[in-house]
Amino acid sequence: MLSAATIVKRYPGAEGPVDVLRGVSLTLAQGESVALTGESGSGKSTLLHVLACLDTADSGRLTLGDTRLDTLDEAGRARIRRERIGIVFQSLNLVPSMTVAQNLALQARFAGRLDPAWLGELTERLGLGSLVTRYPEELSGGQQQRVAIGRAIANRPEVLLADEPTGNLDEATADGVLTLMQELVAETGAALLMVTHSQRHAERMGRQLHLERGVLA
Ligand SMILES: Nc1ncnc2c1ncn2[C@@H]1O[C@H](COP(=O)(O)OP(=O)(O)OP(=O)(O)O)[C@@H](O)[C@H]1O
Repeated sequence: MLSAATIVKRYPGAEGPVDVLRGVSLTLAQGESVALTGESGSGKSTLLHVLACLDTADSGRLTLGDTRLDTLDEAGRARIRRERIGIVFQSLNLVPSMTVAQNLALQARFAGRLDPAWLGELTERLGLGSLVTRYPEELSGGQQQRVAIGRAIANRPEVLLADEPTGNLDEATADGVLTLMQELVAETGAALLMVTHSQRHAERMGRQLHLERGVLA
């Protein structure tokens, strides 16, 4: 469903342009969960940003279902991010002035796809039922992470892209958050691509991709 072909991304460097992604090709099928590993600086976040339409590649082809993404303008990319792709980062980007309930509904509301029954189920499943009137700063790291995941999934995205979503949590909390994310993604039929530095977490995913200096090994 999400398909990337020979993606090249280059950044200006002190000694001329540096190719950070050097022809990356991958496909994420519906319902599968895939780990993306690689050393620091290998290009994982850059690849995720390109797949999420947060950044554009210098060359290569990107498609989601029948939609060509690499030829879209900024407005088109914003629409794809709003309606079809869920994104969870380690820095969660929760809105501090909004309650848990408002944060959870935010993405789906933007997309005009707020489903109160699904949102209610998600809230309970994520263990956030008693916290809906709280503000992000009144939550633990694990609770904040669950809000960020819920917000991305409330919208029933076709693809969920997660950049070290459990990186700042203790092991037990991280395990719980990962299990929930995998369950919810599997139930909605979305594809999950998750960047992780944890080999243990990577092994829990259906498939592993390893990036080495901008190339999938
Ligand atoms: N905006 C930018 N301008 C210039 N160079 C950049 C930019 N963003 C990333 N880079 C460079 O691209 C390379 C890949 O960065 P990226 O963040 O994708 O790596 P990563 O694999 O996610 O690393 P980490 O595991 O440390 O988060 C690095 O060498 C980085 O310095």
